[in-house]
Amino acid sequence: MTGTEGTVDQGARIRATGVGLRLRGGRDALRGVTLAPPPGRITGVAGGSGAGKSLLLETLAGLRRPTDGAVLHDGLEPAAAAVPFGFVPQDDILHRGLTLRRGLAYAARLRGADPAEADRVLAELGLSARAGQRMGTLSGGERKRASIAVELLTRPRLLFLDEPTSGLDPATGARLLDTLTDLAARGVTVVLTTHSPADLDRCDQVVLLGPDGSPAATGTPGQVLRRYGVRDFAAVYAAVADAPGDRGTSGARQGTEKARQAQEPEETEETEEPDAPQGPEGAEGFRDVRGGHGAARTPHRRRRIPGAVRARRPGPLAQWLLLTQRAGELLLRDRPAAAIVVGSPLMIVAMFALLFRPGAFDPAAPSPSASAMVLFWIAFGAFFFGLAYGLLQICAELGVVRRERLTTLRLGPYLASKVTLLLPVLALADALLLVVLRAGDRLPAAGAGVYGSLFVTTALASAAGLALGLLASAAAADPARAALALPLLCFPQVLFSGAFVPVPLMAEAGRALSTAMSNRWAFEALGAGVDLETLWARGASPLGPPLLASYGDSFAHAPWTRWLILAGFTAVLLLMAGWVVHRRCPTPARPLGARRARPRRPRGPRRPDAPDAPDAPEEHGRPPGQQLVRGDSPSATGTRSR
Ligand SMILES: Nc1ncnc2c1ncn2[C@@H]1O[C@H](COP(=O)(O)OP(=O)(O)OP(=O)(O)O)[C@@H](O)[C@H]1O
Repeated sequence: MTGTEGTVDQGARIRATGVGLRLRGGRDALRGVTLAPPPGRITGVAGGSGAGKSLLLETLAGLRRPTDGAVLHDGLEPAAAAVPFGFVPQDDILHRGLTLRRGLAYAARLRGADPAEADRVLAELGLSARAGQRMGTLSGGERKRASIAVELLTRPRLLFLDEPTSGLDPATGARLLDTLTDLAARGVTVVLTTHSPADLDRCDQVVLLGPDGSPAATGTPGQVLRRYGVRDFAAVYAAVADAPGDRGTSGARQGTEKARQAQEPEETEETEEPDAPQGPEGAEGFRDVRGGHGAARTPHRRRRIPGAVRARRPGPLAQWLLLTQRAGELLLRDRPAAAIVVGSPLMIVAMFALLFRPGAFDPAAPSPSASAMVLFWIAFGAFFFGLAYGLLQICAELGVVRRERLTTLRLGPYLASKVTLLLPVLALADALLLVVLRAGDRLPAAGAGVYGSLFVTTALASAAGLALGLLASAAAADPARAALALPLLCFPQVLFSGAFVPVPLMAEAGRALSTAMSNRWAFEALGAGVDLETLWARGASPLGPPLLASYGDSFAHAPWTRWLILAGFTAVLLLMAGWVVHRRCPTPARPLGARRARPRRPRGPRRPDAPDAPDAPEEHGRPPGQQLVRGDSPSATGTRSR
């Protein structure tokens, strides 16, 4: 087993105090939510559609910074506590092209867990029989369990699930709840959102959100039902929805205010000592892990979980190798994508060979305009291969990347893996382009030095295109929108390359814009590489000298000067792509709606009465723990919005 054999304490403690969340535009999505999911138990967050369940889950996980109030994990800000947690989003986020076992094995190795853990979690979730099946072909319920399996590889102490049973038939949903109950029994604090009355019935604690995002009731399922004087949760939903008025109106607030008043005594009961050891006489409604309401609650002692894994995080090099291997396997398994990657350059090479006449570079009878066009299309072809390869790389798997960023994934190795996999293929396509065009006499008869220079230029043009594609892919909401960006990114590269309208003839603004086009620099490097100036100035065509005059000094600079510019473009675009991915992947250290907070671990032993202790009273009007972030002014902590 990789990683250190060790133990993991009983489920982590979460405490949310007066949590409010204001959306952009000023609407309050959550108001005054106070709760303490019992450690090692299941807490269900319920409420009507749009009540704020998903937002609350993200806030509890530390992925969103609340506008008001505080969320603490084990008594600390989530970033400082660094409690290992799993977050299973509503959508199935998996690499559908991989088999279940391969996908889990990669996920395990990336998280620093033993790949053999994959078999353990598959068995735990009843998926062993599906291990060899492609994830794209799993049923909805199986995919949901696979998604949970990924999070169990490192045995988290906290597990958040957004509507895990949505879309499942009742029997499959019940089996999933069995699994979660088992996990809770083994010391994982589970928090889930759900619309299903059956799920709520099986939770240890239920938090019901009213239509205005305030807690309408909190307690054991039995307590919540009794509070509303009804027999099942369907009736509770109806009662909450019956609160007059729309979300956010005073009527709705009054409705949920009433309910809140009704729940306050229980809230105290549940949140003051959520994990205090309790026997059968403990809080009403807590049940045995497999029992029904009112059954004895299992005594809550710190337990050691045998075989628990404290992950040894793979270093950047190991991550890069692993991610490159996974990206390669994904590409090979996705036959249509592999066919496009290999086939599209072949098609473009064939088209170029058919388009141009031979002999444009023959000094005895040159065709100056044709030679410029041949070079432009080579430059553009190389750029286009790269752009097209990069464009779908990140947006198609951003969900997976988000989850992996919560564990160990570093962006440097991630982007490097894309370049490592795709650049050699691109370089091969570029080489093929040059070989075919030379073989058909569409390029000059020149030595290895000239062709070496042409090859370096095309490879760098492809690298710049790839980096631009990766940046656009990182920024795109989904693959369809990324594909829409293709013409938008190509047009300026054609218009401002300096091939059709030479740079000296461009308007001032166009000339300035052309400096931002990698294609311009690739075109100039190719022209310099084949010594277009000499061909046009001394060749037999009378069109050469005037054409050369219009292009000015475009081809007068040594190719290496342009290579440096192309390499600079590539580096800057890759850095920007990394920054965009970073921005789009919230973590407890950089939650949504907040500037980066530097987590601070308190030095030395913590006194129970210290201001950052979990149960410390409010100080100067601030909820406990809020002052943990270095440099955070009270106003910054309290007023950040998304
Ligand atoms: N990124 C966002 N920007 C603006 N509004 C948002 C954003 N995310 C959520 N909302 C709004 O906040 C409210 C609560 O959203 P949330 O997704 O938490 O609801 P929910 O209770 O999980 O709903 P459902 O049960 O339908 O999934 C909704 O009105 C939603 O439109």
